[in-house]
Amino acid sequence: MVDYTLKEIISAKDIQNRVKELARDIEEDYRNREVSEVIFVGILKGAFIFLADLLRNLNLPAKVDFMRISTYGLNTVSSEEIKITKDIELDIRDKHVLLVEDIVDTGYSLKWVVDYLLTKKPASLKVCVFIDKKERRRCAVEVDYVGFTVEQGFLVGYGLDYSEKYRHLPGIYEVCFSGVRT
Ligand SMILES: O=P(O)(O)OC[C@H]1O[C@H](OP(=O)(O)OP(=O)(O)O)[C@H](O)[C@@H]1O
Ligand code: HPA
Ligand SMILES: [Mg+2]
Repeated sequence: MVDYTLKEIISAKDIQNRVKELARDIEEDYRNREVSEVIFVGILKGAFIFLADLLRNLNLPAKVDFMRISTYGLNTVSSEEIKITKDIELDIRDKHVLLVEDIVDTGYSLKWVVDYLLTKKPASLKVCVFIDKKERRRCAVEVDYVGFTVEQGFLVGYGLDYSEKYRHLPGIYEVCFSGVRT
């Protein structure tokens, strides 16, 4: 049995305010570059809520696609071995792509997806992550837009799960383990 409690670290209101700011930054950057259309690629499942909120705050011609890779599964530890379980369906060659992730932790997933999408030769590829978590970073990844920076802790809510639970929570919570983990 795993004993734990959830402690709120980012409120739903703070998230909504930050998402609006991020959307404004993204809009301004692409407008300044005179980009007429952006393809948003969300990484399932975690990014589904962030991507939906981001898009609804943006006034920019956008298309949406999703990709799913297998890494964490039901665990809190990354497997390092990554496979595509659902590929994107749009052709991104010569298109401007914004990759949207819920969290960068070790960095393995993001690095792998960036390298993969670059093989499809987009006109540009930028990265937007909701949470940049520093503690377990193992590989360097360049991120263009960051919602919040967090030092440590296993986080849930706003798309993030622990064993598929808590994705629906509107805030971000740290999982505080108290008992013996078996
Ligand atoms: O930086 P990393 O250490 O690679 O971790 C980040 C990745 O791990 C989580 O995905 P997960 O495999 O849990 O899939 P999910 O989004 O379906 O929960 C998260 O959504 C990121 O994609
Ligand atoms: O802190 C986290 N929470 C949920 N999923 C994750 N995947 C990597 N890090 C995390
Ligand atoms: Mg997960």
